[in-house]
Amino acid sequence: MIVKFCGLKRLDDVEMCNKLQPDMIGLIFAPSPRKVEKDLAKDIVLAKSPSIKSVGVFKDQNISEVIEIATYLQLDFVQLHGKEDYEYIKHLKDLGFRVIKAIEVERQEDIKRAKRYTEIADFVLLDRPKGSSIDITEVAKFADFAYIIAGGITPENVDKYLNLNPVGIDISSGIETDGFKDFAKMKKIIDKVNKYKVGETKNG
Ligand SMILES: O=C(O)c1ccccc1NCC(=O)[C@H](O)[C@H](O)COP(=O)(O)O
Repeated sequence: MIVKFCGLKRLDDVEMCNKLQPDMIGLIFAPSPRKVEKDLAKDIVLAKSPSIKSVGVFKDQNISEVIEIATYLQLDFVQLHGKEDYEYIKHLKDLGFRVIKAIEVERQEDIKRAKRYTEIADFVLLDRPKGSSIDITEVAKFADFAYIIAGGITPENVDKYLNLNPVGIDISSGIETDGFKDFAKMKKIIDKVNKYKVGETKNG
């Protein structure tokens, strides 16, 4: 089970992650209150434990900007949240970048569209549209392929997402208090995932 904590914007955030050891951390380069400048992002990447993978999050940006930032920061993955098509992703893959393609899903038909990206992306991430309050687990349950799930995950409801048996979970606002990453909330997620993993092993 991959755990990704997204939207880090302070060196304090990465120190908390080094203690908790999520599998991935996400840095946002798309327009967002969580957007980080390249130089701060560099400091965060340099400060992270080597075991944690770095992910740059982009949305409909010029591909040359994605390549420039990913190369400068030596990012482990780029995560694409916009209308980036097959050719865009193929170009990044041909250059050696690993890609997480995020697809906003609201209804069962969107799952079909998301599945097509499993052919080219390293991971498909099912997310709910920003501002939506749908229960994405009710849509993701129709997916018959490996996916990371995001959208509304909190320490209180994470079990519902884990029960879908995704390859990973991605959390941003649910591990924040007043707009900043919160160690106690992040720890609750890690503890619940560890418990889930123990249950998985016991049940074969
Ligand atoms: O977080 C943003 O502001 C953002 C802006 C533009 C593109 C992607 C963005 N976020 C990606 C993520 O943080 C997560 O992949 C996902 O949407 C989870 O969000 P949340 O429901 O807050 O856990």
